[in-house]
Amino acid sequence: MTKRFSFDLKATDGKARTGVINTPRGEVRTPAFMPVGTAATVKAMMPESVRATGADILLGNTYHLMLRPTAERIDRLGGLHKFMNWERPILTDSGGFQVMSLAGLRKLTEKGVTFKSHIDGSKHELTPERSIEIQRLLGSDIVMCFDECPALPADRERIAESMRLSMRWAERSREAFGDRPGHALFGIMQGGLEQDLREESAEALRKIGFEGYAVGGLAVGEGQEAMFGCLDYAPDFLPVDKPRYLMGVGKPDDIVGAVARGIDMMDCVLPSRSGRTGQAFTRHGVVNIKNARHADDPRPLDENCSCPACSNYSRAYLHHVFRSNEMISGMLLTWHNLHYFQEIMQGMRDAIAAGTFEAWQAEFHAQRAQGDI
Ligand SMILES: CCNc1nc2cc3[nH]c(NC)nc3cc2c(=O)[nH]1
Repeated sequence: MTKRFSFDLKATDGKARTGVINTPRGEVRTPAFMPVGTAATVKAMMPESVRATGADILLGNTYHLMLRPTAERIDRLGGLHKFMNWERPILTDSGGFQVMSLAGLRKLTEKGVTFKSHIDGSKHELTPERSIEIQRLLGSDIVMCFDECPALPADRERIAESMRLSMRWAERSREAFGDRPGHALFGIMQGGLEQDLREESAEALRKIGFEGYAVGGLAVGEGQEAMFGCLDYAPDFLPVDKPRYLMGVGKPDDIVGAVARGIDMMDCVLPSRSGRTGQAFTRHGVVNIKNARHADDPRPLDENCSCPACSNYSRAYLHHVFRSNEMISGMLLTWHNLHYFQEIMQGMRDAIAAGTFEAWQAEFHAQRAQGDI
């Protein structure tokens, strides 16, 4: 890995930014949406199909991969890129968030978290040091600090305590990461919806110094208004010349609103997970393809979409394969949703570069106002 990791800011329009993250495994155009490849696969998608949707980077989950097949086995087999046949950049999360939402019998101390696997009940421990080691074994291009994301609602004292623990863990994560040219370690800002705690967290992270910064602790049930309220100030506490990554977001209008507030990268299971349940995101709104009204509809899902589902199949067909639980159902709708999410990202990148982001946003919202689709 001789080439460096760097971020080139190309243009801004208001608080929105567009640029390129340069990595030895390829470029990531920002604003970027990262499909989630939880257990070394973006469910229902071949890697080449994920690329065909326009994705430059995907996300892998430390929690899942450490349990099965284990990071050591993936390392022995040549790393996650080779293992899952995705040679472009991969960002891995650090596992803490999923331990709290998936694992059993969790015990959190200053050292880290011990827990029981949701798969076979075996006991495991995650610390900043172990999380960074797992992500190194996976061969991740962008590594995330090990942090704690407090469940909301939580009182201010709990939020402050949790944030300060995460800042101590950020220090240990940086220490454990060492010197890995071409690879990046991202810090994660915490602080709930408290502006002063968010600023304290950002200052702590800047002092340590990271190649990128995530805004954590959001999209955990606070709702879009509160999330946007926090995003109206939180990104401004972060270095302007480094990528800003909002974790776990989101619906199309969440994504647009986050980019308008200065966010450069996002990830969310929504397009893939909902694609498997028959929920299609289109420029005119959401279509539940299992609804009986589609049974005889010869039209495509979205006549303006160029994805395989919209180019070659009718709503009636999609309705049929979902109703009969055929594997192709999840494949086609996941592909469509990921294609549509990447189309939104490309539209924003072009609009910000052209200085027309305001108009693009107006059109984006106007299209969605239409009635039944
Ligand atoms: C990298 C692991 N750490 C970490 N992951 C997160 C994942 C999230 N996913 C969502 N909504 C779906 N909010 C999140 C917050 C965090 C967060 O604060 N920290």
